Amino acid sequence: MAVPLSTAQTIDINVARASLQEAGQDAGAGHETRYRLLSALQTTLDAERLLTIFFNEVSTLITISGLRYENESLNLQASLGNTAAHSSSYRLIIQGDQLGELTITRETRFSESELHLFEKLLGNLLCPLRNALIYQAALNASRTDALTGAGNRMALMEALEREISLARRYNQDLALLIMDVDKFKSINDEHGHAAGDRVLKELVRLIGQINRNTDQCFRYGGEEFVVLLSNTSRGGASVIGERLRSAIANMRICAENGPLQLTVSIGSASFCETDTAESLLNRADKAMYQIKQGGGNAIECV
Ligand SMILES: Nc1nc2c(ncn2[C@@H]2O[C@H](COP(=O)(O)OP(=O)(O)OP(=O)(O)O)[C@@H](O)[C@H]2O)c(=O)[nH]1
Repeated sequence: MAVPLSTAQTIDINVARASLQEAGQDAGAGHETRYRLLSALQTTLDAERLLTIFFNEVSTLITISGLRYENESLNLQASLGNTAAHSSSYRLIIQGDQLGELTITRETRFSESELHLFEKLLGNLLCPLRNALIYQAALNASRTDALTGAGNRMALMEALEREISLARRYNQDLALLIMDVDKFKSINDEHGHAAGDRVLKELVRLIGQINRNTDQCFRYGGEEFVVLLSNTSRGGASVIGERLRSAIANMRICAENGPLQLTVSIGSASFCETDTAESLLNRADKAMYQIKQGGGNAIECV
C-alpha cells in the first residue's frame, strides 16, 4: 500500500541529531546495531549501496519485508526485498534539501515502538544519503552537456562501450546515428548566437520526444549529435533516422527575425563483430559527410 505524500511522515535533521546523541547515551536494545550502522554508512557514496546497508542492518532489529526509495529530481529508484500489504512512508528532508521518499513494507502492521525505533535509525541515514546524492548529482553533471541537457562526449563513450559489450554478449543488434545541423553557422549569423543555442536545445528535446529515450542522445561536438539505438537493426535505424530527419525539417523555432527552420544530415552505422566504438563512430561520420556533400537533409545508412 502506497502512503500518499500528504500523509507521509517527514524526517528532518533534528531527528538525525537526536538519533546521533541517543546512539551515544542509549545502551538499550539496538545500541550495537546503531553503532555498526553509523560506521557502515560512512563507507560508501553510492546511494543504492547505502540503502542496502541500511535495510540489512535495520532488518536485524525490525522485521521488514521490503524497502523502496525514490528521488524524482535525480531519477533514482531503489527497491529492496518484497513489497507487502502494510507500509510506512517518509519524506526525507535535511535543512530544506529534499532527499526523496522512503517506504518500508511488511505483511503485518508496524507497532508504534517499531516505528519509533525505525525513525531513530532513519535519522542516521540522512547525512550519508545527502552526501551520496550530492556526489551523484556531480557525477551526472560531469556527463551532461550544460546547454542542451544531452549526454556529453564522455557519457557517449561510456554508453557506447557498454552497448557494444551487450551487443557482443547477447548477439544483439546495435546502431547509431550521427546527426549534424546543416549550415548552422548561417543560423547563428542570421538569427544570433542565442537563437542558435535555442535551436540546439529544441533539437535535443525533439530527439527525446521521438526516440523516447533521452539518455541515449549525446552532444558529440558543436552542432553534432549522436543517437544510440540499442537492439536496433540497420532497417530500424533507417526508419528512426528518417523519422527524426523529417520531424526536424518540419520544426519551426521562434526567432526575432521570424520563424526559423533547419535541416540535418544523418549518417547511420550498424554494429558488426569487428567494430570498436571508434570504428562505428567513424563509419557513421563518413556516411554523414557523404550526405553533407550531397547538400544535406537526408540519411545514409552503412
Ligand atoms: N549558438 C551556438 N553555436 C555553436 C555552438 N557550438 C558551435 N557553434 C557554431 O556552429 C557553427 C558550425 O559551423 P560549421 O562547422 O561551419 O558548420 P555548418 O555551418 O553547420 O556547415 P555544414 O555542417 O557544412 O552544414 C560555428 O559557427 C560554431 O560557432 C553552440 O553551443 N551554440
